[in-house]
Amino acid sequence: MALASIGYLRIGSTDVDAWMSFGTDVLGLMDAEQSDLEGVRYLRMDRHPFRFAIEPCAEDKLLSCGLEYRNAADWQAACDALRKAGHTLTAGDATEAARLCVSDFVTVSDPAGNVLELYYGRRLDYKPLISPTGVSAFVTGDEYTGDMGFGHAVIPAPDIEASIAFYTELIGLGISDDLYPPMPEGAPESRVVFMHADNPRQHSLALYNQPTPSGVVHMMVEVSTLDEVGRGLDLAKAAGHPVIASLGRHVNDNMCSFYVLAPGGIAVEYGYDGLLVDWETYTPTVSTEGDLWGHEYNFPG
Ligand SMILES: Cc1ccc(O)c(O)c1CC[C@@H]1C(=O)CC[C@]2(C)C(=O)CC[C@@H]12
Ligand SMILES: [Fe+2]
Repeated sequence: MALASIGYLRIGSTDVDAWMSFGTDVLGLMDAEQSDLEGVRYLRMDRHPFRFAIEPCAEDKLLSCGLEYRNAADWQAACDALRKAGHTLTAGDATEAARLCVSDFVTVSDPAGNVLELYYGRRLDYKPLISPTGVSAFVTGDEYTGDMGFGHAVIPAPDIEASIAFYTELIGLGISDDLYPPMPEGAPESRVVFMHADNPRQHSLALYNQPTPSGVVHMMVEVSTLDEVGRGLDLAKAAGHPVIASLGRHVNDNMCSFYVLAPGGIAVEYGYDGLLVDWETYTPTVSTEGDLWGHEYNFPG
């Protein structure tokens, strides 16, 4: 059973209004203009009812990743494999499924404690996507590629071998690239394992071997043109959001991007030109460099 895509992220925020302003006025995402009693707000990129749910929370952290299966049979096969391997699955209740706009879902934790929501049957929304910053389209797939999910996320995996086994053997991802980045003298050896779902996006989920309290190293949003990336960079700077990596281009997925901190401190990569891969003929790579050029890191503090 292959995983189709990463459908959505649920993000806990200590200041939902600030996150929403960043999401709309810097990233150019569309406010779905739906809120429920708990004050959760939703951001759209395409026909999915939301790609990011911004939820009031005492901490700024990733709450869960929504993993999409193509149909009930694929979803059931993944659930069965997880149960057989001894993982505890919690059935999603109908009210929550309705809120997430899915037919059914289960919740499971990965070996690092990251929370996953496995679902199928998303209820789509056909209201036109109007980006407040004039992004022509977010790259989430089309009639040729199929749905490629919201973008990508890098999540912590201190026991990276256990996490690799979990995602490749039970969830249904494949390895795209295994990166051992050059590190400054004395820094702990880092490793990033990039994984793909059953769609052409070079990576949808990546594992980072260091603990990360916010539950997410960064999340990536892809736009259609270089000008949209450049305009996003101007907007981020003008609004005073810390730009933590300059413009650059990655080796493995060819993404040309910069990184900015969202309110609360979650890093967002904003890029274009991501590689589309034919997995039939692809050989997973092992990299020792992350960037072709640029991406000068400038971590605050
Ligand atoms: C190297 C790379 C390739 C493709 C990507 O989409 C991408 O985000 C990256 C960078 C991943 C990674 C990071 O997010 C946090 C800081 C990291 C661990 C480094 O110090 C090198 C690689 C970086
Ligand atoms: Fe990235």
